[in-house]
Amino acid sequence: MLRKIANPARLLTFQRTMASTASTGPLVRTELDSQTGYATVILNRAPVNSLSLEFMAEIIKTVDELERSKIRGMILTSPSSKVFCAGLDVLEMVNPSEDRLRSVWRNLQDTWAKLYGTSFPTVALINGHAPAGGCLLALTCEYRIMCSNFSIGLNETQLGLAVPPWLQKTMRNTVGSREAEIACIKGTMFSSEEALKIGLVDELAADKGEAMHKACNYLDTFKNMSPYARSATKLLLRNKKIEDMKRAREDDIDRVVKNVMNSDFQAGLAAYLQSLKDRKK
Ligand SMILES: CCCCCCCC/C=C\CC(=O)SCCNC(=O)CCNC(=O)[C@H](O)C(C)(C)COP(=O)(O)OP(=O)(O)OC[C@H]1O[C@@H](n2cnc3c(N)ncnc32)[C@H](O)[C@@H]1OP(=O)(O)O
Repeated sequence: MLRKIANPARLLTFQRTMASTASTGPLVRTELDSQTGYATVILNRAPVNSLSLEFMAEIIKTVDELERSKIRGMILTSPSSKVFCAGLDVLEMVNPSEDRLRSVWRNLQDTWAKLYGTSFPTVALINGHAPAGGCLLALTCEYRIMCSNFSIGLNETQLGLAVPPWLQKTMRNTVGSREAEIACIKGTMFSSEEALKIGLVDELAADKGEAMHKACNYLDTFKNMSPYARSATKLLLRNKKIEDMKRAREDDIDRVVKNVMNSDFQAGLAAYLQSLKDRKK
């Protein structure tokens, strides 16, 4: 359910009340500037915005609502000062039930498809690290602005996961075939500056304020353009890729189940989780 709260500073804040909401508030917050029609979508799953099944379902619902609200643009960001999105919640992969794992993967596919195929323009304001699924979210957007001193990339192979074909394609479209091939196979994480150099992001910003300013500038470039022509062209460019993913989605899910249920993968994942904990010591 969507709740509208009028704000004196002409900002309408939409907040969703959710059954699965953690104590930190709704998993996804949306702030709509009623003057520009730009919505800022704030991913809000502390501490690192890792993508659980329920979180992805909320992202999908949010985008559906924004489509119905006929917004003029979306800025996707995080409230954290360090992490944009840490990717898939790795706990979803620890000895999962097959049913849940299939649902997780289906939601990840749908999150990608929903964000990739929006009719409105989208900007990722990457104000923190964006590994794996975090990079995926950024890649779905049309334009990426990244704050300095963070890292981004598809590091799946480092975790023992294969990068699915539709995600490889999105990476290839963004940085070119050669760069994408090497980056996906190696699981390279790029610094903000390296990401700019290879075209994984479009602009850098010193801080979130500057990034927000640049994001609005990008969206402003469409101010005087027919929304129909803009979105029709985008969808003509992107729809085939979404249809390709949907056609092959069951094979994709079967491959993931085989990958994740494998005992070698589970042993590697346990070691990876331990390494995340050890880094703190
Ligand atoms: C089900 C189908 C699978 C098929 C996969 C195909 C491929 C498709 C796409 C996506 C796959 C993925 O996204 S896999 C996930 C990859 N993510 C990572 O490798 C990120 C790991 N995390 C980090 O590198 C760091 O945490 C960080 C750089 C993101 C942030 O560092 P920071 O120092 O700020 O924070 P901490 O490391 O202390 O983390 C805080 C807290 O969060 C836990 N954490 C971190 N990342 C995740 C995560 N992805 N999922 C769940 N939990 C995560 C971390 O362990 C800490 O927990 P504790 O405080 O309890 O120790």
